[in-house]
Amino acid sequence: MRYGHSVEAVRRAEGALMARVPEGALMQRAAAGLAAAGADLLGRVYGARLVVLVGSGSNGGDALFAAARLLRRGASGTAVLLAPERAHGEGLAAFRAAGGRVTGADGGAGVIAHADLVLDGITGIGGKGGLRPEAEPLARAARESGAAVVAVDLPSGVDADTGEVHGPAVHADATVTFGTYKPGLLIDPAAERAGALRLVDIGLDPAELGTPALEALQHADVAALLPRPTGESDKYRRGVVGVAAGSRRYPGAAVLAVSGALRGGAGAVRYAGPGGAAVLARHPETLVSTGSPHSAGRVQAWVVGPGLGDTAEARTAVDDALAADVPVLVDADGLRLLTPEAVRRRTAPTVLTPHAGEAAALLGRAREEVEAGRLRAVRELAARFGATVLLKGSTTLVADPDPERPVRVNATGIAWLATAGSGDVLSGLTGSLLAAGLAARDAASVGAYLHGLAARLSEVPLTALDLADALPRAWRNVSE
Ligand SMILES: NC(=O)C1=CN([C@@H]2O[C@H](COP(=O)(O)OP(=O)(O)OC[C@H]3O[C@@H](n4cnc5c(N)ncnc54)[C@H](OP(=O)(O)O)[C@@H]3O)[C@@H](O)[C@H]2O)[C@@H](O)CC1
Ligand SMILES: Nc1ncnc2c1ncn2[C@@H]1O[C@H](COP(=O)(O)OP(=O)(O)O)[C@@H](O)[C@H]1O
Ligand SMILES: [K+]
Repeated sequence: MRYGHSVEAVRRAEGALMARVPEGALMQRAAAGLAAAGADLLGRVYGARLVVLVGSGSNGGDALFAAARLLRRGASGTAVLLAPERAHGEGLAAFRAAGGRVTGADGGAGVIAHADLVLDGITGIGGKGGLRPEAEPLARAARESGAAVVAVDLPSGVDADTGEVHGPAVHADATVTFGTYKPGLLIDPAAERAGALRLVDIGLDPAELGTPALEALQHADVAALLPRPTGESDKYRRGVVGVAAGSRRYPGAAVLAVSGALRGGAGAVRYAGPGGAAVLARHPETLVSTGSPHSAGRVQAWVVGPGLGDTAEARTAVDDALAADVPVLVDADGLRLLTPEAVRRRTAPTVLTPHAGEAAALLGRAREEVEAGRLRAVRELAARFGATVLLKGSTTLVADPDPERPVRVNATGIAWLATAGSGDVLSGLTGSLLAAGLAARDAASVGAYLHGLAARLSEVPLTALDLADALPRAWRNVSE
């Protein structure tokens, strides 16, 4: 598992650790890790040209000490001081002693244009708001220079706790972060500014860090959660998933949701609705009925919503599924048709899977607001509906109705997933995992993980059906 901790937790753990180690030791650990990452990126340190963007806090200190280490290995470097009177004193002294030159913000863009490596030490976890006006042209010059840009702890200008970006921010190729990941490194739009992530252990005690704000499943976590048939299994014990999706107008959604469901680990898939002929043509193994979920027979979980349209029939399908005392996943049209009270009064788990537009409609806000504040939106939806919410996007978030539990983030997806019907495959897949017995939050986060990984293992440009066909490869990849 990869964990993200809040700034408050990091400060607490750092404070406790600082009391036990000699002064300056943590910054030296951070600087050593940062210098090593810089050297790896450069390939050859000797002769490389460095620029260090230095703000007024310890983030600039880390950058200066790291640069001093690289200068001692034969690099040359210039520090651009954004607040010359407040730059980290010892760091600056070490940098000068190693032969570093110093300039003010005005001289920055000129040196950046010839740099091989830019270290962004403007702000770390102490930063507030976007970059200030004097820093913005430097961030732009770094981005345009062709130099490798390495953010120190965080890309300056992003919100460490939320992943929000309020104004201009550094756009890094890589971020070297200290002690633990910060939520902003894992959630878009900030995550997209961070580039490749590297964590440097500075000795923080996990017990002092406490419960993370965020967690991201890794291969081993997913492998441990995947349902696997045993000698005792039969198709019913493995779980039956019901799919109420598609309509006469959109039969394809029924096929896609069933494709995902068949690849999700349940023992059988029941389809209920008007798309049965299309489903059977593609998936003869499906148990098809034409009525609503109520009359479809027993299932261990329902998926309702993709391509339902907004007819009376569609509304009945949603009401029926929500009335069933089994886990229910609601997606797409189902999200528009649901009655909030019907979700809130359920006792079995509910999973809502909106994209940003659907989340905005459920919250009564603008889509842009949800996209800019994804963590806040997913938490608020989970609390309002008493449901597990999977918010789709370039990084997918899964929040539990219990606010004490860390939000899960998934980053396996790739932009090729933005193709019609890929969400339908995700609903079927996640519903199948629910039917197989996974807890709602596990089903949603494992579903998102496999879905993204399947896209990575597909030929591109991919179609939604390619994605369903690649799910066994994702499954195998995780299990190996
Ligand atoms: N603690 C530790 O043990 C360790 C900490 N470590 C490192 O320290 C970092 C935290 O250091 P920090 O607390 O000094 O804050 P930091 O992120 O450098 O920035 C705050 C300064 O920036 C300013 N400022 C604020 N917003 C701004 C903006 N938008 N644009 C421009 N300036 C802005 C604000 O000053 P202001 O002008 O607002 O008075 C303030 O002075 C952490 O991320 C890690 O890298 C490591 O060495 C490991 C050990
Ligand atoms: N830029 C992106 N990077 C990674 N994944 C993405 C991106 N855009 C969309 N996705 C993923 O693609 C899927 C699209 O689902 P959805 O919006 O419901 O589409 P549809 O309704 O066409 O099926 C979601 O799983 C989402 O997380
Ligand atoms: K930084």
